[in-house]
Amino acid sequence: MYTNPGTTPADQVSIPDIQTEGGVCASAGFMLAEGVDRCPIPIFVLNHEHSILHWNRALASLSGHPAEAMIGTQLQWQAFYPSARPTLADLILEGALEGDVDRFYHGKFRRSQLIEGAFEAEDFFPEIGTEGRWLFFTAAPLRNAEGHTVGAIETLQDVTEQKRAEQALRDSEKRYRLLSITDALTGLYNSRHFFSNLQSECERASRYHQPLSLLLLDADNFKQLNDTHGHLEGDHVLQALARVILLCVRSTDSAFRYGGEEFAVLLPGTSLDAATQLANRLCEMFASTPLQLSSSAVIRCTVSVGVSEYQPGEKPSAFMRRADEGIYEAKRLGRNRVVPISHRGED
Ligand SMILES: Nc1nc2c(ncn2[C@@H]2O[C@H](COP(=O)(O)OP(=O)(O)OP(=O)(O)O)[C@@H](O)[C@H]2O)c(=O)[nH]1
Repeated sequence: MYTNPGTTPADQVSIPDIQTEGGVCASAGFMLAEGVDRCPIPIFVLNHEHSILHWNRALASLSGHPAEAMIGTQLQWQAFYPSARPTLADLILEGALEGDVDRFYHGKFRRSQLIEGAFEAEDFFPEIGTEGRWLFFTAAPLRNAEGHTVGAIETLQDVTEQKRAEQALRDSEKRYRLLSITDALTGLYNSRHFFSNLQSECERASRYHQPLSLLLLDADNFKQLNDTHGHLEGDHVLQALARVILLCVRSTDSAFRYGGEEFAVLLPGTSLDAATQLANRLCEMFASTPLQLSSSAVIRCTVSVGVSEYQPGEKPSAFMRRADEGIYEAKRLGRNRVVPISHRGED
């Protein structure tokens, strides 16, 4: 007969011996204990006094705590936590309800779909190994013939590699998404992102009755610059303009390159007047920024800016058209200037 050491006779589970083919009597209990010990899944078993009955080889290897040091003690927490606290198996043994488990494993656990009274959880254990490990662990009650809980079993699986792979996938999806909305030359957002943001910011401004302004910027005499200094130098000037835009806007604003030498800035929570002031600062800063060419020559470039403020309920295209009119007017008036266009009520 196999009896769990450390349990009272009433709690003990008796397992009949087995007659093997060779006529040798093998204890089913012995085989069960051997099965737990050699199981490649880390396992420990507690008796009703929370003392460790089994601490298998896989768990010894995972935790670095040998079975000899653990069996018969109540030090199961030492393998997982820096200070004494219940493990999931301890909570199960105490007949913990969901609220009790939640206190220790908030947002990280759920009831088992397979075994009544069992829970499963996933958590990061910084104490294990040199860098910590992610473990998926389950704990289930062990009951005697009368249905009383006489112990608990906990299994643990190291899911660190899977977690790392999931994180790497999330990171690469994030990088890919960022790339898909970024303009390669300037690092600002691209035109696709501009048009989707324009739509969503207009909806938000309408819903929350918040001001929203738009700057459209067009580099001046850019064809001439390209023709004189070459396309590559033109590209450097566009990069310099992007840097100046980023220096002038706030973290809540978004800057885009939506065409060749055309840029846009969406300014949530900003009135036409405030947006015009910002545009003037930007315009002056760019005009006064010396731009060094690869030939060492230094040039200065300018930009024309149109500004508009969104009218709740109007189409984004109408909002954009006014800023565009501002650019044309700025060009007509001699370039290197900002022209705000107020809503005239015709849209
Ligand atoms: N270097 C460079 N040039 C570009 C890029 N995209 C567009 N351009 C050039 O920008 C120039 C724009 O020329 P136009 O539309 O005639 O305007 P402009 O010469 O700037 O004149 P105004 O807008 O009236 O001041 C064209 O020569 C385009 O080839 C780009 O990514 N890099």
